[in-house]
Amino acid sequence: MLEVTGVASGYGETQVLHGLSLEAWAGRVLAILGRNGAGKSTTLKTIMGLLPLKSGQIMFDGKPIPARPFDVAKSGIAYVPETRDIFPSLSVRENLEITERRFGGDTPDWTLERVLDLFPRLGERMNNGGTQLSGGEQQMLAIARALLMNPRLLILDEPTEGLAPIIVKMIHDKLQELKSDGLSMIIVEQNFGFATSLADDVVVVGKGQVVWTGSAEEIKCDEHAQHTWLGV
Ligand SMILES: Nc1ncnc2c1ncn2[C@@H]1O[C@H](COP(=O)(O)OP(=O)(O)OP(=O)(O)O)[C@@H](O)[C@H]1O
Repeated sequence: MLEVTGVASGYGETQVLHGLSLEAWAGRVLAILGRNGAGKSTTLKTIMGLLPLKSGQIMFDGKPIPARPFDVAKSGIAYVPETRDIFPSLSVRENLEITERRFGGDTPDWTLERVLDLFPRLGERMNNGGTQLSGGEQQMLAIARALLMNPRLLILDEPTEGLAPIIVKMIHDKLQELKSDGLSMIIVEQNFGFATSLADDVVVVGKGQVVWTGSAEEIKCDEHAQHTWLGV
């Protein structure tokens, strides 16, 4: 469904990705792993059109991906950044309603009611401002907002970062539920156990290139790859 081929990208003069290639398949979860600074977030930002593609190509469902972030989102890819980027001055309700209005369409898969069914905790916090939420609640809101974009592919950058173990488990179960519903996902994650228990497929990024590709089961058994590329 998403084919990234020979991508070079970076920040201004600084090139970070050096011919990176990977593939994400419909109905499956791909985990992108790698050490700090390997280029995982840069890969996601390039897919989303937040960084310019210097060379290579990115195809989504057989077509070149649009260049602008809003058009990428409209094409069916929702992105939950590491920073979560919820609007701090708006309430939970406003954060959700803005996205629902922008992306809802006539017969959306995801409605306000459905995201609140998935995250009942948000229903209790509807009138709270974005900054009054705990880290876990902010992550739930960021995921709920992404779902209201009715994506065919959901991309998450470090969804467990900074969260308490009990919240990590809850987020895991919710993502597992989405996976069981058939939603395709790409997850960048430092938490090896979290990533490999959700993912079907794994790529490991090292110095701006893919250095290992295989299944989640394979990397769980491959101590050499874990040690060499992840420092596990
Ligand atoms: N805004 C920026 N300007 C310049 N260089 C950057 C910027 N953001 C990241 N980099 C550099 O790009 C490289 C890759 O960063 P990236 O955030 O993609 O790594 P990562 O694999 O996601 O790791 P992490 O888990 O630390 O986020 C690093 O060397 C980093 O210093």
